[in-house]
Amino acid sequence: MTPLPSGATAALGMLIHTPAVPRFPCRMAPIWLIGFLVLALSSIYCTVLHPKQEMWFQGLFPSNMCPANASAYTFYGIMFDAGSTGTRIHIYTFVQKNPEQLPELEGEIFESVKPGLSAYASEPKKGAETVRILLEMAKEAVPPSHWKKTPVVLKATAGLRLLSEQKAQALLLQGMIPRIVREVFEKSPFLVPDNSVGIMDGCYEGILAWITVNFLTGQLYGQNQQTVGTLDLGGASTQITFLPRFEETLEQTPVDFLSSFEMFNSTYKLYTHSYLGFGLKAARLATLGALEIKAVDGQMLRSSCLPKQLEAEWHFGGVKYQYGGNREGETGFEPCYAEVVKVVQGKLHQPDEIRRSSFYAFSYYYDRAADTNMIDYEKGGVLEVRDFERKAKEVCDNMDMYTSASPFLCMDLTYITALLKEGFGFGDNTLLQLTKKVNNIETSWALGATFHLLQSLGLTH
Ligand SMILES: O=c1[nH]cnc2c1ncn2[C@@H]1O[C@H](COP(=O)(O)OP(=O)(O)O)[C@@H](O)[C@H]1O
Ligand SMILES: [Ca+2]
Repeated sequence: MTPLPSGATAALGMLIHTPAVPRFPCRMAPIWLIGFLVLALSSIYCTVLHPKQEMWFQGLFPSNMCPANASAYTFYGIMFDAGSTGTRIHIYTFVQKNPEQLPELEGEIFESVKPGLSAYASEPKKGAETVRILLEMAKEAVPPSHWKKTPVVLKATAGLRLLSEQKAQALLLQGMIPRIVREVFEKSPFLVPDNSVGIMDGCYEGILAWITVNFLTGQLYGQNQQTVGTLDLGGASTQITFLPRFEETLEQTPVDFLSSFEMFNSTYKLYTHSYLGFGLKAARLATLGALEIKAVDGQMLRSSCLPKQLEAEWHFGGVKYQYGGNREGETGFEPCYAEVVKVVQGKLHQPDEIRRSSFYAFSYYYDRAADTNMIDYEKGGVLEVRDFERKAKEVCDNMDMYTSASPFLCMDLTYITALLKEGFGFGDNTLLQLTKKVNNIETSWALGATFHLLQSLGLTH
């Protein structure tokens, strides 16, 4: 193909990804025609429309290409989420239209790889290589002129906190993975702040995800703020966060479950807690009894939540587990629920108020609801807590029909049911808004963490 004129390349690159853009039906239009169209549209956009109106071609033009818009300033932030099951990169674009206003979030590029860094306990270099490959994407997404002022940070969550003691010593205390990942960052052209690689304290995970969801749903600014609570279910830990509405909630809550912070000129006192070991995969290990025995090698771990004839191996956090069904005993929802409920019963704080609120739920809540067609995979949906129980019964009592997806499906749905009902104390009819993205931005703590990062570097007001 003929190379495109340089000015048009970026615009056309974006044009390919913009669904509303009409495509030429058969043959490519001549280059001069494309060039002319780009110039015409950009001049209409810059002189007449921007920033008053949204048009289908608005996304084609970086805000700072218009001379009339010279004061608008585009900047970027790169956040790595090193979770227990995978590593993810979030590349955010912000536009500051004038110094008095808050910057606007223009978009996000997101990519993920599996497994997470904790699976590379014995080969940290390979782990760091996954980070390097993801960082290459950022070089494509951020213009070279912005590389030096674009910060890059990696925060590890529960996965690295849960590693067996010996491996955690090697990795964390001697700082193997953090050191090598930091080297990858230093070799990149991006801005590497102090403490650019670290482990995130569990309580921030909940607060930052709450900030993300409430920012994206428009609840952190303007009048009539009605914030929503958030539920995140990771592989190793789970978080619950909400803004208490009743004085009694504040009085009845242990102080270490309450956190105050200031954002966009308001102070919020949040109820938040991260339960380490209560993520979906950690709960599988707890249900199987794997956490109580010293050496799991060679031990067959059995459960009534698994298909009767199943015998298999599972690698998690650098450890190999052998697991299987109850060959001789019972299987199905009832015995499974009895097993799973022991993992949560009496172990979590139950704030009364949440029975009367609705929550946004994401990560594994979303994945398992989508896997079983309770919600649309792309759009998400609204469920009641009892819908998880209904689906768990259906799957566990007909295990042979569902095992092609995952042998753990019955156990996972039963755990989600038990966690919501017996763990947090939600009512059967509590509403859950299952959400993966809001306005095309991932619901994850990463955006909240990026706001915090940019603010601490003085890149925003
Ligand atoms: O930014 C995201 N977008 C989509 N899914 C995510 C994102 N962050 C986490 N998840 C989901 O969270 C679940 C795993 O959680 P994770 O690996 O973060 O465990 P952890 O929080 O216990 O360390 C998976 O279902 C994964 O798809
Ligand atoms: Ca997570």
